[in-house]
Amino acid sequence: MEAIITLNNIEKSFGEKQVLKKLNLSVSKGEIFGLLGPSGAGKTTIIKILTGQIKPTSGEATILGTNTRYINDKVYAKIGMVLDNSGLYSRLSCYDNLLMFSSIYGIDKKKIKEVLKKVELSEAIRKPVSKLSKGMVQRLVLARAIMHKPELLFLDEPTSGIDPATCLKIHQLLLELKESGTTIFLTTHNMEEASKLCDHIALLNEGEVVEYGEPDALCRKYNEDKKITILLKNGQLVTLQNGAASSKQIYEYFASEEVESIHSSEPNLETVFIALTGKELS
Ligand SMILES: Nc1ncnc2c1ncn2[C@@H]1O[C@H](COP(=O)(O)OP(=O)(O)OP(=O)(O)O)[C@@H](O)[C@H]1O
Repeated sequence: MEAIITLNNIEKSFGEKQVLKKLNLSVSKGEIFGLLGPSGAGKTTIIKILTGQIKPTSGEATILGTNTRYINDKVYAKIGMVLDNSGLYSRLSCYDNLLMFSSIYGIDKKKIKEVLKKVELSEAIRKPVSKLSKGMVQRLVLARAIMHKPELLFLDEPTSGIDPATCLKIHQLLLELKESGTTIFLTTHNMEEASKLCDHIALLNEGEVVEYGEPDALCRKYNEDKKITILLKNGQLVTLQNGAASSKQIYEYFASEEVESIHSSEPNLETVFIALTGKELS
């Protein structure tokens, strides 16, 4: 698969503080890639390097075949960004914000209504940004990032602090964008979001990639400690190892009709991260 993003031995220090340590990563064309890590791990720093906002201390990174130290307007025209600083004009309407953006980037203004419909903001088209909810602002930022049909989209915590219904809409949109061929690089604290959306993820801890792979495969890899939880009719919760050693006891609970419900507990990305670092993701 063609690599759209590469990071080769990337290091970044701010003064004495080393934030990224010899990072190597690659993102293939057309995939959704997720960078997961706790606060301060270095996720935003990586996005800033990849989008040319800051330079690495050492190592080389490329996006769309261009070294990120030398990104120019031609490359910017092919990427979209949903970053922390929304950069919207709060007194201007949704339409006028996108109109300004379209005139700067030479985008046909017919696209504005189209993209506002896509993010379900048609009814708010004339509303000033200051009157929008947080979820609506996030959808407007996303609309601005995708209206020029970027080949590569960067999203830094796209659903952080957003209500579940808006999260779902954003997830659907991202999957549609992937279907249409956009490569997506996102950072998140949210492992459910990563499991649902991402083809590959990297777990970042203190500036180092501690694991990389498909979310399901990573969960299976760390699934040595399979457990079965049984809720008995008397309200007692019993946790047993999932294996032959527990079969006699499970049989006895069933034979004496004591079982209310039975579940197997599979590890998720949070438990994978804890197994690797001893820390929680969020
Ligand atoms: N301009 C800067 N000057 C000094 N230190 C910085 C600068 N930018 C980031 N850092 C430090 O680098 C580390 C990584 O920050 P970064 O924002 O990349 O983390 P993050 O994983 O994105 O965290 P969060 O999830 O909280 O956004 C933090 O310790 C932060 O304080």
